[in-house]
Amino acid sequence: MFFIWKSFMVYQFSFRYFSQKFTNPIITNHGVWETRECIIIRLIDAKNNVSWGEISPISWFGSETIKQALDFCYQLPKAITQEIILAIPDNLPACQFAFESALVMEKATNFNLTYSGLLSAGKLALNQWGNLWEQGYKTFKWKIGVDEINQELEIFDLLISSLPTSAKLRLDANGGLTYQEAELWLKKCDQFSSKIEFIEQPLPVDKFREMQELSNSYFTTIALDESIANLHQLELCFQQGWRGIFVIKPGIFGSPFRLKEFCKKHQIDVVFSSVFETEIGRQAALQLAAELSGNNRAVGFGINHFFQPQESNWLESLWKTF
Ligand SMILES: O=C(O)CCC(=O)C1=CC=C[C@@H](O)[C@@H]1C(=O)O
Ligand SMILES: [Mg+2]
Repeated sequence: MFFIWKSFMVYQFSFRYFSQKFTNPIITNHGVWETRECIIIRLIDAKNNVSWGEISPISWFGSETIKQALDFCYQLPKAITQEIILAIPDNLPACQFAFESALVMEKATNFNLTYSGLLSAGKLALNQWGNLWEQGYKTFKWKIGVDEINQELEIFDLLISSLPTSAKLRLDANGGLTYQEAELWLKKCDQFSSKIEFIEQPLPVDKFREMQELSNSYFTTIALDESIANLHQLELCFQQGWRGIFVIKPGIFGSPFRLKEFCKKHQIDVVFSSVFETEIGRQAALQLAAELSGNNRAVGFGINHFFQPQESNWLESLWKTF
């Protein structure tokens, strides 16, 4: 219904490239991520209402690259319609998210959500969780599949024994484990089932059947992330019978409208996850999470100061640059 009455509207379109260096590089099995590149888009309607969107791709998760997103923005006319927005192809999911979110941007900022704090890979995590706990975080996510497994299992023993009883720990391997290593982790986690919420993407995307096998062999829940990075992959895994946890990154997933349709049609156990976006993409993603997070799982949008704080007028200054 929403998209019918907006179809005749024309928007003045402009965009700016924006990048931020991580205060500490994000180290995962995918590698070392030092700088977050994105594109901020601005739409101004006939009544001079301004709305914003953010294109924050993660190409190693299967989304478009920042160059492909820039090329797409450059070829758009200065005046665009909702028709053009709804015709953004599925191979540009981060663009679909940004433009559609801009059409439905709301002002709400405080969402009734609980947040998960991201811990760095390796032993750094042992010194990070306490400060987050004091800030009120009860759920933490720790990156594994980065260092040698025995080193990580030792750090895990220290971490899990230091976390308070009511804390929840998620492990995220980013597809970096072998089948045998995943079994070692699942056996370990099964010993701490009250604290372990899930293991995220233990195996690579092409090992779907093996992850199904593991999810039927161990108590610890498995969550898919890279395997369901966009709507097409989500539908495929759902049709192939996945009923574990689905980690959805709205920023790279594609059309929010079609995500809402899927989540209303199928009651899936979903965890919403950040793509390390600015406040613009974060607002749009949390709006979706607040609407679709039926199961009260913490959202992976902890404010862990991934970037140096921006000036309050960063957006205004950005629009003065070319
Ligand atoms: O989901 C969270 O808790 C925080 C976001 C997060 O972990 C990630 C965001 C983007 C890419 C990855 O490095 C990582 C992930 O794999 O989930
Ligand atoms: Mg993940």
